[in-house]
Amino acid sequence: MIQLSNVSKTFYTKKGKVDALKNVSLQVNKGEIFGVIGYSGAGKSTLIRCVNLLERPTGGRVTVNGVELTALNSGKLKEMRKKIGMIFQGFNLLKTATVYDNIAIPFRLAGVPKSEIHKRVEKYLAIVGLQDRHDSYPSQLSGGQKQRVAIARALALEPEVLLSDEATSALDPETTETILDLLLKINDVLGITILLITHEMNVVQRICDRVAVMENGEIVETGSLSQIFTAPKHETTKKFVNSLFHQPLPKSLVNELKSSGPIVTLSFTDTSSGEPALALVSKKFDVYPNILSGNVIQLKNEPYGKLIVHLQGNAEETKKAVQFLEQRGVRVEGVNVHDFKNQRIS
Ligand SMILES: Nc1ncnc2c1ncn2[C@@H]1O[C@H](COP(=O)(O)OP(=O)(O)OP(=O)(O)O)[C@@H](O)[C@H]1O
Repeated sequence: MIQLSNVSKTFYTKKGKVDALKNVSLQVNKGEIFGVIGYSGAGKSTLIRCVNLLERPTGGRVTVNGVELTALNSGKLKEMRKKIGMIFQGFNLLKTATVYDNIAIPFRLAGVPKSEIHKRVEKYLAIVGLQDRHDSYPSQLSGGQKQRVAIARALALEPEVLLSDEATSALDPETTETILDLLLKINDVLGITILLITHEMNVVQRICDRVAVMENGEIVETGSLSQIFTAPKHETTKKFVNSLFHQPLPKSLVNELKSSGPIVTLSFTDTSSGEPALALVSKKFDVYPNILSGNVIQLKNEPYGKLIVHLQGNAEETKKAVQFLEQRGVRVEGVNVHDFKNQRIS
């Protein structure tokens, strides 16, 4: 549905040139919710603005629904943009217009008949749950309600793709949840493909099917939500995943415990494989697993858990316990088999 092929974008500033995107290639499939996550300055905004050519790439091709946007003249591009809705962190509503007019004005400018405009405004205000706020002005709405109006305005164009530029970053956690639920509904009920950028891993965790991680103008890792959580490869991806979990253990505790067995991180997507497997470990081997910290979160379609566990026992037994856990689909990290040999276990 969206394809970026070797897209680059260079800005020339007084201080010199900035390569905001460096040969970025990305494929978003029809019907999916695709998230691009990265820290500030990674190039996310530039990337999403290149999709509808709000920002024209310096090099490469952008194709949406089979049409190469980078090859279109401005008239045709204007037509294609109607199929690409966009929502923003700051909502971008007209302050002096009512909710109704914020949605209706683009249609009036395009000469759409009044009755058709009315039908669309009604339909999409109902979808976002604001059918009773026609006459309100943006200043009379909460942040979440403003974003709902912005979403209704984007949907009223009946786009095939919705671009979301940090749409929940200005909202409190509870309101964020309701907007994420709305995006899920839009994707599910209307079948709209969503490409979103965010710096918040909880957004990715809740609604994305696939994820790309950006750093320094490049995509450093791409994968399904499950791959990104269970087997992150790049350091930045690991940091984002860990941001949803525990704080590091106190050094003094680590030093105290490591003499009597390794401290490992266990991760699993099937909750039946986490704690029950640990119970079996203590039965089958001469190892006493002690959970130091743990958390289970809900990914879009499955639970995902992470536990930090001290495996108290001798080297031979803890090695067997680790193998047993891995055989049961539990990912075990932070343990180096060679370390076992040198460990003096009490
Ligand atoms: N119009 C511009 N002129 C010059 N440099 C720009 C422009 N827009 C972005 N940049 C630079 O490009 C790089 C990527 O910026 P971009 O806004 O795309 O990152 P981001 O990941 O969206 O970060 P943030 O979340 O802070 O917005 C940064 O170094 C930024 O300073």
